Amino acid sequence: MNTSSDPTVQPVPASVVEQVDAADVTLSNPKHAVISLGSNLGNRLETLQGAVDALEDTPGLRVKAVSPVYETEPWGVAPGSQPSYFNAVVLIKTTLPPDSLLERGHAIEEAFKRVRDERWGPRTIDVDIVAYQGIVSDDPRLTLPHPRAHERAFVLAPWHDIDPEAEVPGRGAVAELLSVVGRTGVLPRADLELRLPE
Ligand SMILES: Nc1ncnc2c1ncn2[C@@H]1O[C@H](COP(=O)(O)OP(=O)(O)OP(=O)(O)O)[C@@H](O)[C@H]1O
Ligand SMILES: Nc1nc2c(c(=O)[nH]1)N=C(CO)CN2
Repeated sequence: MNTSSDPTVQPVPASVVEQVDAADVTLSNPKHAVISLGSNLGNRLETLQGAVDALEDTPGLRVKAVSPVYETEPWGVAPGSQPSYFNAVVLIKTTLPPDSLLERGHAIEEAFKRVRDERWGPRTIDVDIVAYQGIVSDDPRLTLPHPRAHERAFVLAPWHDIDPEAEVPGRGAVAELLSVVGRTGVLPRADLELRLPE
C-alpha cells in the first residue's frame, strides 16, 4: 500500500507487510509457532521434558500442546552411525518475535550442554523452529518454515498427531507431506510421555 504522496516512494510489497504484521507480536496478540525437539545423547526423555519445561518457563511463551514421543533413526547420516533420537513437536503461543524465540532455543540447547562439533552430529538436545505463524523467510539465521521440516517424518509425524490440519507454510498440508515422506524409521513410543506443564 502506498500512502506517500511522493511518486518516487515505492510501495512495500504486500508479502513483506503481511510478514511484518505476523511478526509484529504484542502482548495482546500472541502468535502461534511450532517447535521440533530432538535428543540422541544422554537421558533423552528427561532432556526433552526439561526442554518443554524450559519453554513453558519462558516469559511471553506458553506451551499449548506436546506431541507423543517418537524413537527415530538419525536423519541425514548413515544408518546406525549414531544413537537413535527421541523426537517430539511442541505447539506454542508466544509474544516473542521470531529472532527472540530462536535465541531462547539456543539458550535451552546451551543449558542442556549441546556440543556443536559436526553437522547433524549427535546432540543432547536440538531445538528447531519449524514454523512461526505463516512466515516464509530465507534468512539463513532463521529460515522459516524450517528448510527441511517438510522432508522429515520425525517432524511431520508428531506434528500431525497434535494438529492433523496443520500446514507447512508454502509447502502444503502436513498430512500430505507425511504421506509422501512415509513413516519409515519413525516409531511412536506410546510407553513414553512428555508432560504438558501445568
Ligand atoms: N528454523 C530454524 N530453526 C533453528 N535454527 C535455524 C533455523 N533456521 C536457521 N537456523 C540456524 O541454523 C543454525 C544451525 O542450527 P543447528 O546447528 O541446530 O542445525 P541442525 O539442527 O543440526 O541441522 P538442521 O538445520 O538440518 O536441523 C542455527 O544456529 C540457526 O541460526
Ligand atoms: N532422527 C533424527 N535425525 C536428525 C535430527 C533429529 O532430531 N532426529 N536432527 C538433525 C538436525 O536437526 C539431524 N538428524
